[in-house]
This record gives sequence, C-alpha cells and structure tokens, in this order.
Amino acid sequence: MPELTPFLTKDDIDKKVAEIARKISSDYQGRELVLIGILKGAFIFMSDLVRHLTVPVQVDFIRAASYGSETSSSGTITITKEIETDVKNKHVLIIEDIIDTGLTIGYLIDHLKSFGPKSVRVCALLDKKERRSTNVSVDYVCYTVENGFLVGYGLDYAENYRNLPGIYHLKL
Ligand SMILES: O=P(O)(O)OC[C@H]1O[C@H](OP(=O)(O)OP(=O)(O)O)[C@H](O)[C@@H]1O
Ligand code: HPA
Ligand SMILES: [Mg+2]
Repeated sequence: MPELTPFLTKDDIDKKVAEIARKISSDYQGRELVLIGILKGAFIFMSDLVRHLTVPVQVDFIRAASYGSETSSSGTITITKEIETDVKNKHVLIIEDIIDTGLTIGYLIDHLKSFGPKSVRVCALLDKKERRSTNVSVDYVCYTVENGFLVGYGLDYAENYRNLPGIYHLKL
C-alpha cells in the first residue's frame, strides 16, 4: 500500500492562497483578466483562489495531461479540452497545481500566446524545481518544494487522492 506523509495542512494552504490572491488582485486592478485553470490538477486551487480575488475575472479551463498513472512525465502533452473564451487582447493568468519538469506549462504558455492575449503569466500552488527540464518563469508561487511526489488538494497519483484537503508526500 502507498504511504502518505503529511506535508501541508489545509489551514497552511488557505493562508497562502489568500495571500497570493491579494497580490494578484493588486497587480491586475483595472485590467481585463482571464484565469485559465489546467485540468484536472488545478481544479481545487483555482476554486479557492477565485473566491479570494477582489478584481473582476473571467474563468476558463484547458485540459492537458502527461503523467497518466506514472510518477514521471511521459514527455508528451495532450490537450483534450480547449479554452472556450476569446482571450485576444486580454490578460491571461494560467493557474497550475504544480510545475515539475515544466513541460506542461511551457507547452501551454506557447499554445495560449497563439490566441493573441495582451499578456500571459503563470500562478502555481507548488513549484518543484528538482526535475525542471525547461526554462519557465513562474510569476506567482505559493510554495517552492524540494522533491518527492505530492498528492492531495487536486494532485493525483493514478487519479487517486485528489480529494484530500491537505497535501501529502507519497511513498510507493
Ligand atoms: O511540469 P510537468 O512535469 O509537466 O508536471 C506538471 C503537470 O503534471 C500534472 O498534470 P497531469 O499530467 O498529471 O494531469 P492532471 O492535472 O489531470 O493530473 C500537473 O497537474 C501539472 O499539470
Ligand atoms: O508531485 C506531483 N504530484 C502529482 N502530480 C504531479 N505532476 C507532476 N508532479 C507531480
Ligand atoms: Mg496527474
């Protein structure tokens, strides 16, 4: 049976999410902002974050997957759900649960830029630099994390554990 070790509690995360939302609200005052959540992992982070924002936003999702039932990236990003919002001349903020190798976010930044937005920035709950293989800049980060595979608060291993309120290290 996989072993779960507590890493971040729901209370820790709630405080950080509120703090990052204050920063985003201040930076985007008076601008037309579209948040794009990357499914599935970002669904919980995105839903908590939007409720702390004090600026008007539109919300959309894109689905990209590359991990499947492994703990390492397949290296192939597949978009299985496209955005539905016209982001031309709008400010786009991509919402990610975790940036690991950086392959997913690198691919999606280029993809979203092709729609002609005014700007594209990235907000990630977790920034794990251990396995980074591409040079991506992350504009808003809640936690920089060291290593190990994390689950809970939206993050999965083989589609399990997304519903855990906190975040845990997974030992297989
Ligand atoms: O930086 P990377 O190495 O590309 O890893 C990060 C991506 O991997 C996970 O998605 P996954 O492919 O597991 O899909 P999911 O969100 O549906 O779990 C995670 O949610 C990120 O989108
Ligand atoms: O640590 C992780 N946990 C869950 N999904 C992931 N996708 C990339 N890294 C991770
Ligand atoms: Mg996953």
